Amino acid sequence: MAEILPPEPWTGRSDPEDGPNALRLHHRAGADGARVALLGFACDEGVRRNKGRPGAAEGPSALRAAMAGLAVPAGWPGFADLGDVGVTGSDLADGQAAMARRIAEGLVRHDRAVVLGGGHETAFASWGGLRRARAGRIGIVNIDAHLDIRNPGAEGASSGTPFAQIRAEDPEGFDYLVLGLSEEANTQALRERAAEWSVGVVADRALQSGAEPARAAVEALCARVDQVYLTLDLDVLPHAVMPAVSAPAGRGVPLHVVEALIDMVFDCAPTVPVADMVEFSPRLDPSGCAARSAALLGRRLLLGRGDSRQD
Ligand SMILES: N=CN[C@@H](CCC(=O)O)C(=O)O
Ligand SMILES: [Mn+2]
Ligand SMILES: [Mn+2]
Repeated sequence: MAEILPPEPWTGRSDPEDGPNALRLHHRAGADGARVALLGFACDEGVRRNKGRPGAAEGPSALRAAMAGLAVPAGWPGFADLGDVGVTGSDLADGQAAMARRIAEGLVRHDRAVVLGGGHETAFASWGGLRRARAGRIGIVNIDAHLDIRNPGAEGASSGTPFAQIRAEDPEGFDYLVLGLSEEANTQALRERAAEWSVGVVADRALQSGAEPARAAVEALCARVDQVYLTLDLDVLPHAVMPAVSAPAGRGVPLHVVEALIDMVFDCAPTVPVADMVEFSPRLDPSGCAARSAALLGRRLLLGRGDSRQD
């Protein structure tokens, strides 16, 4: 069953003694004229079905708390928090459909929806919401160690199947690029399927020093689509930075390179109406330090990139 969970009030440190430019993210929640909407998908069912470590349902509220105190540029128009969709039972498809509707509704009033997962089953809802709300070809850029194009198992769709589900819905329009793929974390069967489906891949090994090895693939995708759906699976980060995911990366792509990849997509894409960040499980983050790294990336998705550019 899916339930609509209204947004909680945002709180955090304030420094009025430092003047009007001492702004943090929580100060800009609910700002009039916000062009970005934030939504959460509180769901563990996709990871459970994928034989993973649960906890992603607690991701949206933990990520909000970690993002709240981050500094933002004084001129940033802010964001609207539209709350969460919670999946309480085992009906994942119903939860994804409810989430897609919420995203599409958000895109009526806002230019961009930023979605906090949930496992990567969130992607089927993010793409569905975008497809419902906006016409035009959608290119998918997935920053991830995994392809997530599995065949559904005995229990059906999961956090490992979303991009196969998207292709099944729209085989002609499927245009999918994965950045940060681990060769060792994807079976030959999945890599052969990716080749058969013309999935673009830039390996984690190629992205150890910077994002430039991804530029040609990102620019080519952006040139042939009308809009980009950007999806960030936090398990692309090295396990030492991001242990709080179901499948931590043995190698991973460094944080500064992931930041540069996000900036590259925002710079190249015609528009990025939906971006999501998935797989964060706070119960696997006892120190709270992984949340601090995830929060930097969530802030980047909200701002459109990391600096003070307004878009
Ligand atoms: N969201 C996807 N996750 C990975 C998990 C792999 C693993 O548990 O080792 C996948 O299905 O490939
Ligand atoms: Mn994934
Ligand atoms: Mn992954």
